[in-house]
Amino acid sequence: MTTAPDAPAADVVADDHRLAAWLAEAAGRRLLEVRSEGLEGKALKDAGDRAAHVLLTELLATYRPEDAVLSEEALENAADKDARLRAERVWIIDPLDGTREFSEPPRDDWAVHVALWQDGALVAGAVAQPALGETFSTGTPPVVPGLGSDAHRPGQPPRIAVSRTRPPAFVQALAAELGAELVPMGSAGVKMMSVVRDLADAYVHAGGQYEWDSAAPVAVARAAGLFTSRVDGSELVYNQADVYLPDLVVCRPELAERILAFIAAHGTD
Ligand SMILES: Nc1ncnc2c1ncn2[C@@H]1O[C@H](COP(=O)(O)O)[C@@H](OP(=O)(O)O)[C@H]1O
Ligand SMILES: [Mg+2]
Repeated sequence: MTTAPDAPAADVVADDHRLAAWLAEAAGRRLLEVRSEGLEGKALKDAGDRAAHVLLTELLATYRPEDAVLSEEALENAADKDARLRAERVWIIDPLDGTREFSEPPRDDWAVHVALWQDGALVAGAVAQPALGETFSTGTPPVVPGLGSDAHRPGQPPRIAVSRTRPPAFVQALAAELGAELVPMGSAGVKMMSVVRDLADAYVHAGGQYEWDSAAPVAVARAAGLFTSRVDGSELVYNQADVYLPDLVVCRPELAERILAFIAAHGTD
C-alpha cells in the first residue's frame, strides 16, 4: 500500500526552492514506505529506485509540466536528450542516491536529490535524508558551524568524507598530506551534506559519477557558502550532452587551496 502525497500548498508550488524540498520529502516518505515492506537486497534496491523515480516524474509532470527532467532512473532517448538540451529549465534528479545503503536498514546514509538547472546554472536544490528526518535546501540555506573562522576545531585533524565501499586511492594520499582522517559513508549527497553538517570538512571524489549524483547537493553546498569545483579547479557545469561528471571537490573554503594544490601536483590516479 502506498500513500499519495497531499497536494502542496499554493505558496510551495509558486517557489522553486520550496517545491524542490517538498518533492524530495515526498519521495523520501515513499522510500520509507518501500523500506517497510519486508523486501531485501536487490529487490529492495530496485523497488526503491523505481518507486521514487515514478513518484518524482509524476509530481514534476503535474507541478512543472513545461520543464524537462534528467533522472538517473530514466533511460534517456535521443528525443529526450534533444528536448533537455534545448530546454530553459531542467530538473536534475537522483530519486535514490546511496541505493546500497538504502537496502541495509537501519542505515541513514541515503538521500533523494532534486535540483533545478535554468539557463546554464543550478538555481535551486534540495537533498532529503529521509531516515534522518532532515532535508537540506537552497530555500533556507543551512548554516555551517564556524564557517570562515580560523578557530574552527583548533588542533583537530580535518575530516574527509569518502565512499564506504570504493574510497579513491588518491584521497588516502591527500589525507596523509593534510594530516586528515577519512570518514567513510554512503551516498554522494550524504557526503556533501556531511560537510554542511560539520561532520566532515571536505568531500573529494574522482573516478566516476553522473550529474544527478552531485547537482542538488552542490546547489545546497554553494547556498551554504561551501567551496565547490571539479578536481582541476574548474567549475562544475550541468545539463551537458554527456552527463558523466566524474570528479568534484566540496569543502570548507579554507581547505580548497591546499586540496587543489595537492591534486594539481599528484593527480587522482
Ligand atoms: N566510480 C563511480 N562510477 C559511477 N558512479 C559512481 C562512482 N562512484 C560513486 N558513484 C555514484 O555516486 C553515488 C555514491 O556512491 P558512494 O557511496 O560509493 O560514494 C552512487 O549513486 P547511486 O547510489 O545513486 O547509484 C554511485 O553510483
Ligand atoms: Mg546517485
